Amino acid sequence: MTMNKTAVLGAGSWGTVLAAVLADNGNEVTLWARRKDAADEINTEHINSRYLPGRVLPDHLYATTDLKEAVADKDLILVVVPSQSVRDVAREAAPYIGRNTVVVHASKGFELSSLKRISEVLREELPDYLKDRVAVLSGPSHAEEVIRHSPTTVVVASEAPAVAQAAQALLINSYFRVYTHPDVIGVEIGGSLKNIIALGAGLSDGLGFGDNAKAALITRGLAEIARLGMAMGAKPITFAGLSGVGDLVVTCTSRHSRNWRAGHLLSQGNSLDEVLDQMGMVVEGVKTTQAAYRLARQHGVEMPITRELNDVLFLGKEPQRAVEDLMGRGKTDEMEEMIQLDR
Ligand SMILES: NC(=O)C1=CN([C@@H]2O[C@H](COP(=O)(O)OP(=O)(O)OC[C@H]3O[C@@H](n4cnc5c(N)ncnc54)[C@H](OP(=O)(O)O)[C@@H]3O)[C@@H](O)[C@H]2O)C=CC1
Ligand SMILES: O=C(CO)COP(=O)(O)O
Repeated sequence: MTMNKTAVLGAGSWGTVLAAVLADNGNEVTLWARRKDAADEINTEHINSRYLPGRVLPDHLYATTDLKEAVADKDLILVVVPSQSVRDVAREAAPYIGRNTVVVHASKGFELSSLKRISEVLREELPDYLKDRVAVLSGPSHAEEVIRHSPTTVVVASEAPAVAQAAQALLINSYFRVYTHPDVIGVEIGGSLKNIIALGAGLSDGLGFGDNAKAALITRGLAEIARLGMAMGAKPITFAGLSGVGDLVVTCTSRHSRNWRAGHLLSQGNSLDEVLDQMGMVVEGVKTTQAAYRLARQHGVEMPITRELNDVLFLGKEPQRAVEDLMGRGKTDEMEEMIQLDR
């Protein structure tokens, strides 16, 4: 059997775990870390103490800080840096990526300065011959659980079925089930916007609201995610799948979620800066709230939860007031406000 050559860009929680999945599957894996101490620790001790404390990584997982070495001559490259860093990393890597490589990103967010989806950012930065070889991996998948081989399901979406299938073949195994998916826009939007609702769920839990409130946030959150998604060209059915409701549920209910934890810390009276300092890992939902708030205005879409969260995060609105305003909205019909399935 020929060994496939793969690379993962970004040695945080998710990049390291996806690299471990690829290594478990018998692929040759190069993990690009921007810090030398992180790469050295992975190569010599087979651990990533900052992002995955207590976990031992496969010993044939090789880390480097040399981006050219990481991406040259690979069958598959996974881009797993925070959304705001994808453009810079892709731009630097682009000249060294071969024609036959499949490039999959697993970042959940939008580029705030341009309001672009991450696959759009990649397409702008990669050479023309790679533009049809881009895909997105998303779904309910906390790194902390995948590293201990807890059963996990995700999707890989690409407009080109063969590209999604190529990535699926290298990533799928007995604990990591990968489905292909045709709707890149829907998968990217579901994976990004659920982080806003997870921040809200953390706030709600921290304020002592109960399970009714959380179910309301998840359900009405899904309605506004789907509304913006459809306005941006997503297929409505995608939001009923793993990258939609699946990821929304896990992020709003899991103790592993950084977005949920950040919302919870906010509810205890910490400022946004204090919360982000304490987290020490990326909390994508913060910039995604700003991006979605702007996108909603651009597309003329009602997103009440996103609007209130934007006011809490950036305008100093009291969370309790935001809840009162959500509950006190004018009378509406649930179905009228839901997605229009015939669109
Ligand atoms: N964690 C999870 O369970 C999941 C995460 N995701 C998504 O994956 C993406 C990455 O998240 P995750 O791995 O969790 O994040 P972490 O915060 O755990 O790690 C971020 C990683 O990105 C690196 N990084 C930060 N800024 C830059 C930059 N400008 N250039 C290069 N590298 C940079 C960090 O390096 P350094 O250590 O040097 O700062 C670190 O290795 C996010 O979009 C997230 O939403 C998706 C599914 C699951
Ligand atoms: O996307 C994730 C799980 O699918 C990770 O969510 P957090 O970034 O909130 O930890």
